[in-house]
Amino acid sequence: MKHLSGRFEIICGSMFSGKTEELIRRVRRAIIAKQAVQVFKPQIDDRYGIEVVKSHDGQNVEAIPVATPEAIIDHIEPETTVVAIDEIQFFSEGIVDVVQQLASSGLRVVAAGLDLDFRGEPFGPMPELLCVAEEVMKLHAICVVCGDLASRTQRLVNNEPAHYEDPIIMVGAQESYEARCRKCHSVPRLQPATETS
Ligand SMILES: Nc1ncnc2c1ncn2[C@@H]1O[C@H](COP(=O)(O)OP(=O)(O)O)[C@@H](O)[C@H]1O
Ligand SMILES: Cc1cn([C@H]2C[C@H](O)[C@@H](COP(=O)(O)O)O2)c(=O)[nH]c1=O
Ligand SMILES: [Zn+2]
Repeated sequence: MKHLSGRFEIICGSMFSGKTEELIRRVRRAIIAKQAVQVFKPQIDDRYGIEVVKSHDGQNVEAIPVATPEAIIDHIEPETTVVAIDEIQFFSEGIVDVVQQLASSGLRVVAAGLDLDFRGEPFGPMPELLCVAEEVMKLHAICVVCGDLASRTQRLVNNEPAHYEDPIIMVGAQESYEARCRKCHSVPRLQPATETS
């Protein structure tokens, strides 16, 4: 049975903050509630295998990898009531319309994604997704430098902070990323920032 009124819930935060664990927890509870659940992820995230969503501490659920937001719509089965999407920050802006369409058709949509990229700037479609969601949960990891709450993700290249000019998308885990607080997060620039008037 479809929910009478659909909804969109989003879980955000830095890497290692527990977004995927929380997504998996909601998926498992929905299955206990006898909901028909489909889990999606962007194809680009191949860290732990193609057809699985896996947390940093090893929990996992099966997932359908998709190359575009629109492919999610193509895969929705008639009995589905809950749609879960991990790593939603990797999708193009079209994901906003897709999520809106699914929720407006009566489905419960639950997504997890990085709010900020390694530069500390909003990641892809996240600002708009956070605005249209009925429910937002912001999680924090532990800063590996000082032990405070971590709101940022530090990218490291050869153990040094990555430069601002580096590409935004780089799939990885502990070997390239650390959770850090605002004070311990650093993003050196190769070129000085230009003044804008
Ligand atoms: N710096 C850290 N702070 C908090 N948890 C960490 C940290 N480093 C590793 N972890 C582990 O990561 C788990 C969260 O993993 P996960 O749900 O995959 O996070 P996310 O999806 O937000 O990257 C935690 O339960 C913990 O076991
Ligand atoms: C900060 C940042 C991260 N990524 C990549 C690295 C990982 O593959 C995912 C995040 O995974 P998690 O489930 O949140 O641990 O995103 C990136 O491509 N660019 C970045 O700036
Ligand atoms: Zn810190």
